[in-house]
Amino acid sequence: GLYFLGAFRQRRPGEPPLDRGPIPWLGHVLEFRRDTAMFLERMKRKHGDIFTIQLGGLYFTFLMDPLSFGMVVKEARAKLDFTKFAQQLVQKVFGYHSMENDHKFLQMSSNKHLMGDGLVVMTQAMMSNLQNLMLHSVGTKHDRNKTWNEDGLFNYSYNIVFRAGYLALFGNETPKSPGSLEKAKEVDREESQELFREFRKYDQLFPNLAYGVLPPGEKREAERLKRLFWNMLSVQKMKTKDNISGWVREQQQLREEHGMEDFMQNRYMFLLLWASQGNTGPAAFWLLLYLMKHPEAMKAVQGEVEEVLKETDQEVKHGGPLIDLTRDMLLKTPILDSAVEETLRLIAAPVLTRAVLQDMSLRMSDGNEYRIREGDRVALFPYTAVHIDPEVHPDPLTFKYDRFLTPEGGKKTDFYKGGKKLKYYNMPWGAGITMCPGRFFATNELKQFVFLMLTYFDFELKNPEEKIPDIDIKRWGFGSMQPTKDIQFRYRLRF
Ligand code: HEM
Repeated sequence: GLYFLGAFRQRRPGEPPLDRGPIPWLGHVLEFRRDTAMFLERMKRKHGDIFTIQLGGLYFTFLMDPLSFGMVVKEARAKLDFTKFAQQLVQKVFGYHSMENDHKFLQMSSNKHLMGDGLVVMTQAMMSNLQNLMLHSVGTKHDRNKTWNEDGLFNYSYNIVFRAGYLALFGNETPKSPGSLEKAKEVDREESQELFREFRKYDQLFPNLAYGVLPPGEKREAERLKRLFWNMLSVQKMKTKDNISGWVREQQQLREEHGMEDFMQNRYMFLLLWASQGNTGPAAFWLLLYLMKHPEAMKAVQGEVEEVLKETDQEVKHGGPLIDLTRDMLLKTPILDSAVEETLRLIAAPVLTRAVLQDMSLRMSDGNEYRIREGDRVALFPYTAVHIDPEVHPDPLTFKYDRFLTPEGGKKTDFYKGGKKLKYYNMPWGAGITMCPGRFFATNELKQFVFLMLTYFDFELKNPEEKIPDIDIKRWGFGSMQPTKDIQFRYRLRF
């Protein structure tokens, strides 16, 4: 029994340092879960840039040298595969059973609809939904309301970006008659609000659900929520909507054509909702908060926003038209781009995992080669390995809005370690074949949100002295981090 629990595994010649951890089979899983970043930092100090640890019966080899990341990211799928791991996770968390070509369909429709020309359409959809949600709560141009509104900044940012993103991707309520557009917009607001409320409950259960350690009561709640989302996002409901994005529609159609049953398609819809809405809202919160806490950054971004509006002859005034913020305009904001990238460096912390399909060797940038066993996992945690490495990003825990700007004002891509230029210097989107296919859309969403906040509202922290909240360490490894607590702010229309 102990043999199969991995208790007798020994390091073989040519293999990375092995650290089985204090508990048979579980290995290091408790410390890993408690604070992944701190644990991996400790392992790195103890073993160096590569080591193998036991986590819940599996052996993971972590690679901490960003100069060697290419070996993992570009390795052939015959040796390092992501599908097995991803399929198990989506089955556990979303109840979805993958089909053949799943990933190919996802990539195909993402390339078509979330990038290039497709993004022009998505930008417009996002724009009109953002304006519907952001301007409604404070009164419309006909109903002037310049009193301050108060909210938690995390709640507000997540709420608006989640709901607008959901409506842009999954479609709007179809107006019952040509004159009932306002009524349809109201339904959109109510329905998306309800979805967000339930989503946040699932969101909070998610880390423990993914690790398979939910207590029975919470497990039942997760089951209830899953069924609720399958129902709320069902393909039958979807087919009654207007403006469904090509991304969602095409993926649904492909599955239908390949004979997937409706109930399984519904589950896939929930997976798409999760992947598309779980990260951008929290990132929007951090971006806005960092700007509010760094007046020089806020001023630089505000200047850029005003310049872009002026170039397109748009002015926001009381009773005037809403602004039309296009994809083209969003391509002219290098300072905001840098602020977004800097925010993601500080708060996006995925673990990238691959299954080892056959015995293989990994050659590191220093020339050393290590043997890796079939059945193990290889993993990267770029946050510790590169995002907060002071050699790559000096003063790494400080937000510097211009960190990713060249002196000429362009995008900076030169970052070094050990005198060598790094290809992987910031990895909020992961890398290689599983790299986030929504990254261009997500970046756009963040920029649109900040752009509209700066254009339409005055806003400030309720207590300007309040410190930036800590990161909730329970969520390391899943993408965008969330704060341990919210921070109150107030906002009002500027015009
Ligand atoms: C700030 C926002 C976002 C962050 C930080 C983020 C980050 C990530 C990361 C780290 C991965 C996994 C990469 C890997 O395992 O190598 C991922 C996967 C994914 N993301 Fe995003 N994402 C964001 C927004 C979005 C949006 C807006 C969409 C869709 C509209 C999206 C769709 C997806 C999908 C479908 C996958 C799975 C990809 C696959 O299996 O190949 N993401 N994202």
